Amino acid sequence: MIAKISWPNHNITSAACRWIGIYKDRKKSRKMSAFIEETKSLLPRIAFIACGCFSPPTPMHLRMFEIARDHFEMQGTHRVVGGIISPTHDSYGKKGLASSLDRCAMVKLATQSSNWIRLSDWEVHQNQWMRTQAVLQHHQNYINNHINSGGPGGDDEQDTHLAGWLPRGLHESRDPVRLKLLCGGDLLESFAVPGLWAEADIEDIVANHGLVVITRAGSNPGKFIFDSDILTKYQNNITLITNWVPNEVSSSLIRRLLGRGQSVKYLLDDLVLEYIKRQRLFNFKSKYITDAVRPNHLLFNHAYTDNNQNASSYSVSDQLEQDMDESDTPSPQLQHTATSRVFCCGEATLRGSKMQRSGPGQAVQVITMQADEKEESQAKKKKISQVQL
Ligand SMILES: Nc1ncnc2c1ncn2[C@@H]1O[C@H](COP(=O)(O)OP(=O)(O)OP(=O)(O)O)[C@@H](O)[C@H]1O
Ligand SMILES: NC(=O)c1ccc[n+]([C@@H]2O[C@H](COP(=O)(O)O)[C@@H](O)[C@H]2O)c1
Repeated sequence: MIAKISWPNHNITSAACRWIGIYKDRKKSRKMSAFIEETKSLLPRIAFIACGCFSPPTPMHLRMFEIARDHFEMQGTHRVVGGIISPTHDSYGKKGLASSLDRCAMVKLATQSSNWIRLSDWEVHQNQWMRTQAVLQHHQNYINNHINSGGPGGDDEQDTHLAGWLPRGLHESRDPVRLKLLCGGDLLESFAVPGLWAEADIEDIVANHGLVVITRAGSNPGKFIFDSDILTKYQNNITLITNWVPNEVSSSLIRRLLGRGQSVKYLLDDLVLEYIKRQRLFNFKSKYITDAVRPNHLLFNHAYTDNNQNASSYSVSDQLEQDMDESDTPSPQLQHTATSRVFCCGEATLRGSKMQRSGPGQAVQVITMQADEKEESQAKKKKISQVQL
């Protein structure tokens, strides 16, 4: 009797072949993605810095970074290694500017969900407002020094002395990183406001750093560049990016809505909104907060605005760092405590406080009596004049 040899069933054979095919394909695609990664790592490295008030930071401020990174990645021309948000100094004095401490805290909260956009508080720590060119130069120099100071393989994450805004992994190579100014079309157009920008600064920014401009309703950056000789001369260094998903949310819009007591939910990061509420920023109540009645934890900022008169009596950076940490996780310390000196009409009167009411419809300014007489007299000196509602 002839034994019947039974071959593996046809389906099994073809399945095996398919698996081998898939295995080969995977190997190929792994090789391919390794190749793409390698090619990417050869691209020139860039980082973005956005200068502004961020009072408060909006989702569009962060979208600018994402839009810009997408653009360069899709063009395949550069590798984006980091994003920096640099709030302007308190003495910039723009209407609606919250204290730098609050603006930095809000930026920190807003960037919590990003793994590449970071806050730089260097600008707010200076003795005075800094021109944007100087801000760019400082950050560029810091990056250059950092790259030149260590060989590839240096462990940035372990280095606690590094500025918090510094993009990580810069030591992967010795290739330079060019820091570009990231802005909206309106900021570009402010170059034409007489006396606002020095021509030499504009030239330095476009010639030596580079500008990345995101379109914004109400501005026409393409035409603006065409109309300017300097910008046209250096237009190779200007990247104009159309934002196809525009969102006209702005800090001033947020402030206006809050001032009217209207909702800004879904227009702002929830953490930022929570902070605004907690610190009573921008709403009608906060209108009556002056330096004199500022909570203790904001005192470092007081020293700034007083031209650093008191700055030497305590460490500004220590204080900021401490407050920044507080902002990361809501802390009862940020709530008004018994020592808080801020409250306003409609609120329960705190113990030991004095109310000054002069008539219906008028704002009430309340100053909590201080144990310390000296502090009280300072507070009184700066007391808010009555405001007609
Ligand atoms: N909706 C937006 N689209 C494009 N760019 C924006 C938008 N909002 C802000 N920017 C850009 O963000 C940067 C920081 O701006 P800034 O903090 O002054 O914000 P802002 O919302 O324009 O403030 P404000 O409303 O107080 O004038 C600027 O370069 C500005 O052009
Ligand atoms: N000459 C300058 O360098 C110059 C002039 C005006 C504004 N800025 C900067 O532009 C940013 C945005 O300012 P605005 O919110 O006023 O548009 C801020 O960071 C501010 O410091 C720089």
